[in-house]
Amino acid sequence: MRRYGKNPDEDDVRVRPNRKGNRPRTTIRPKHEDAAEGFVLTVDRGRLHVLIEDRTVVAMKARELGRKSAVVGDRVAVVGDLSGAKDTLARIVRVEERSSVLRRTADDDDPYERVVVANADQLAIVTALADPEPRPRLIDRCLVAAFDAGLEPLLVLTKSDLAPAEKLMESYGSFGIRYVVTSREELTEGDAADRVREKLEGRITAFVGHSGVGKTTLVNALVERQRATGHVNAVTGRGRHTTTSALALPLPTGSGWVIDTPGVRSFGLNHIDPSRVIHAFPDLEPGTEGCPRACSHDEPDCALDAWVTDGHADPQRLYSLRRLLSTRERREGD
Ligand SMILES: Nc1nc2c(ncn2[C@@H]2O[C@H](COP(=O)(O)OP(=O)(O)OP(=O)(O)O)[C@@H](O)[C@H]2O)c(=O)[nH]1
Ligand SMILES: [Zn+2]
Repeated sequence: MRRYGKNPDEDDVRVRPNRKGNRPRTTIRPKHEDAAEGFVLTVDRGRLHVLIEDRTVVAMKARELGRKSAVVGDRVAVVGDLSGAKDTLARIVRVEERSSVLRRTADDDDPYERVVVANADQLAIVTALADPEPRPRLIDRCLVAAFDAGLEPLLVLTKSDLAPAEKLMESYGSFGIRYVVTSREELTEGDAADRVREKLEGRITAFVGHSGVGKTTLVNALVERQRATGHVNAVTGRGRHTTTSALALPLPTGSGWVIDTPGVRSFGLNHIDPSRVIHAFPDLEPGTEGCPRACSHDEPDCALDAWVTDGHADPQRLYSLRRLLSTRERREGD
């Protein structure tokens, strides 16, 4: 059995976003008839915090799961003490099929490729318009990761009090990516939180962003009311720097989840498959039929050049695709 990453049961589920994806599935195999359905909120030192109905239950993996991991966003079957009372520990006996997986490539600190978030259908890429300066290559790399995982990207451009969004957005025009512009002031006193929430409604959205871009400010504004009162308190008590896990937070409307991920220093892309990225370019995809096997789509024999010269798609789109695919090679500063 493989240890991490490309399990067949993960790869064959690369599908379009599931908009109603925030409800656990109901089928429970007879073996664990008494199992409850849960949703993994966070993982803290091997302990999984699982939402079951309206309680947070702390659980560990049952031995029968073997090396299969459960991550934030997973729907799981749980047995044992489900009261959620202090010092109880339930057991996760099954991880349900995932509709998507957002992965992180192995890096110097950690030799394994890992699934970071399961079942998300949207990736919010949080970028400051200034302080720190936007890093287009990092944005591009996040886009590639989103397209590869089958998540719809959403750009959240913060700190609009410091710089305008227009210049940055120019280079994303041909991707047709949705975006929202926010500032701290608009988040606390204006309508920015509502404008962002509108795009999150009914969906599971993973938030990524480089340190300092204002992701915490943003997430707090989005989920504020819940954090103050709800059952999630038990899990938000985590130390900010002590955990590497993502954390799922419900939207106040009760429909949709924000999954805050720890600062992405670099989005490794070793595991990316160009053919999956091309799914996000339906105007170009049919043109790849004439490509050589395992075409990188940036080589002399690539059929896409003819596809655009024959007028099947806008050359700008091919340029954009190639720009994205080229970010797979790591460069200084990525
Ligand atoms: N000018 C300005 N500053 C902001 C805005 N939003 C956040 N900040 C500031 O930017 C800094 C970083 O904000 P955080 O919300 O902590 O950013 P983060 O992305 O969570 O960063 P880490 O905590 O390093 O992961 C803080 O000093 C914020 O007060 C904004 O809209 N405008
Ligand atoms: Zn090609």
